[in-house]
Amino acid sequence: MSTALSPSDITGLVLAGGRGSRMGGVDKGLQKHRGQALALHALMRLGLQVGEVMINANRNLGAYESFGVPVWPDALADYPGPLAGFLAGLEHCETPYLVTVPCDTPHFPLDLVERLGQALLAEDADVAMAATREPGPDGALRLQVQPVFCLMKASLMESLVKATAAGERKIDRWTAQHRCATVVFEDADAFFNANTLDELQRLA
Ligand SMILES: Nc1nc2c(ncn2[C@@H]2O[C@H](COP(=O)(O)OP(=O)(O)OP(=O)(O)O)[C@@H](O)[C@H]2O)c(=O)[nH]1
Ligand SMILES: [Mg+2]
Repeated sequence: MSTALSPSDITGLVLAGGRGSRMGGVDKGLQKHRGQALALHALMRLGLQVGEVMINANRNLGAYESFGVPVWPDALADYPGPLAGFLAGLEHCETPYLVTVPCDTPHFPLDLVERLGQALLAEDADVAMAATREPGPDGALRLQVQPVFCLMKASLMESLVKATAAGERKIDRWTAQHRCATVVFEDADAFFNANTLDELQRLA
């Protein structure tokens, strides 16, 4: 049995459809890091790991289109959250698998998709999500799921259409309806994301 997914069977989606409210309402994916838009960093890093890439954005679509890949806005109105981005991705995904990354985490692991794919196959799962170990209030490390780093079977679209139509907005409550694998990445710093302008400056 195969132990790895073929990158050509996977479409990568950069989630850049949020409000960016903690950053003052700016379009977070277009904020610069090392002279380049955050979403472009994510797009290039993801492009190394999959066959196709696309972007989910809701504002400044022309700016995202200039990156040279398809750009899909949410079909659901009023910024209902990242699940709306998953849905936009699944609706336009022409490969058997979709993997998502957020636009604000430019140093995510280069083996992200490979490891998620291995776990999905090994555990015969429908979804695989990343997780890190983070210190809790008592200082002890605990598992923190990173649900926006999510590999899923494209066949889950119908399930997501139903869940979002029923008002579901939480990624983990939707994924919990399916067979779900979790992959722990020891380098938690690779998942450092910029929610505020201060954090954007702290991205090394
Ligand atoms: N398509 C879509 N993506 C979203 C939506 N809300 C958040 N996201 C994406 O989900 C990821 C994680 O969200 P956050 O870090 O909370 O980003 P955000 O919602 O823009 O920022 P805040 O408004 O400060 O919470 C980011 O990649 C966002 O672009 C939404 O309503 N639609
Ligand atoms: Mg948010």
